[in-house]
Amino acid sequence: MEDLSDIRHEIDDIDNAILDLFQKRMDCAERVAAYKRTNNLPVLDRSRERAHMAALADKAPEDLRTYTEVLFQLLMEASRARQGKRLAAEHAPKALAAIDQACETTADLFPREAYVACQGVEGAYSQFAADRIFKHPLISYFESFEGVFRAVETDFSRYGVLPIENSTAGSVNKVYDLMMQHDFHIVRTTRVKIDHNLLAKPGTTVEQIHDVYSHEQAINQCAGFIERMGLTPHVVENTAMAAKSVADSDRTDVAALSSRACAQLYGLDVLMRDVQDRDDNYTRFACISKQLEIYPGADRTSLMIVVNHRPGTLFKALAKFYALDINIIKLESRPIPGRDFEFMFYFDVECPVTAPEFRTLMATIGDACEECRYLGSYSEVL
Ligand SMILES: C=C(O[C@@H]1C=C(C(=O)O)C=C[C@H]1O)C(=O)O
Repeated sequence: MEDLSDIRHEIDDIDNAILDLFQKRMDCAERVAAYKRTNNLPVLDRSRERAHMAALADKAPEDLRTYTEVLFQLLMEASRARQGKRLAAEHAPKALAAIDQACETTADLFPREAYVACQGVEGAYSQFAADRIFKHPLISYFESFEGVFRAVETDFSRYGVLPIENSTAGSVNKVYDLMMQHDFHIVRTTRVKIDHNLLAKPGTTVEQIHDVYSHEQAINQCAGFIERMGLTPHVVENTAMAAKSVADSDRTDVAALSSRACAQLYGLDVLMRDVQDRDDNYTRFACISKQLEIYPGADRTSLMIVVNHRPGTLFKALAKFYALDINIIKLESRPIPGRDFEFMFYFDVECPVTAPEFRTLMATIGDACEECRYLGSYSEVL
């Protein structure tokens, strides 16, 4: 039997040789970058990469072919990232120019007062979020999320506030799907702690309740409670509308899952408090605008990416973030309507908009995907 430490010594020697060669390869990449700068060429040369990769895969033993491709994919990614750093400024794409301009023209302070579109009615959680983002939001309510997107697109409201994800129930799919169909930018996000309560008309007892109304997400966040109590859930547009409809109803066997603020607002009693299945229940909201506005301190960026339907394409996009040491905070995928199981990937990444790696990312992300849409850079307020 071979000795383990002997084999590991051998691995150490091989890795040292690889490291030496890796440095040499990266030096070559620098020289290629200098050539490209002089000759005004882009970093990515797809046909060279394809031909080179095919030649390498051909030389590799059959059982190592996939590993070989993964290894060289990463090496090329690193070499492009290093070149991108040098060439980012020269080959600044449209998105970077727009980002620079937005950074220059956006006010230093986020507005305290503004016209804001929210979905729902008075008392909706979107209202709490709007109150947190702006000191004095002048809120218009819309029945649907689509109404909020349209209000912003048509300049009816300068901003819109939309729920995007919940820590218990996950992403708000409808909002992500609408993002594909509308033009907008993200200028801020916030997190609101959500406590759901069982609200009913004054004088009603818990025992009388059979049917419970709320938003789909709230129903999901209280699924255990609903089952334990033997209640029948009914989905309505949002939690505040649920409270309003219970208040307007003649029935005495209905209740709403909603906020305590809504109990006050609609004259309902709180029959049970904090009935959500988890106590650490938060919802993240995004504040959207029509114009790109980037306020000082923006350290998060949202991107929508479409990659080809081939093995390794998402990996290539992910490798780009990895090579630049950029942390991905969220990755969501949604099917693209009308395209056979093709997906749109939403990325939230953590990187100050002023960091050089952000510029490199924006200058080169287009090389790793079929389509890339920049949604904005912003900070999250707590
Ligand atoms: C190094 C180059 O730049 C890029 C990186 C490559 C690599 O690391 O092998 C190949 C092609 C280019 O996309 C080059 O053009 O040769």
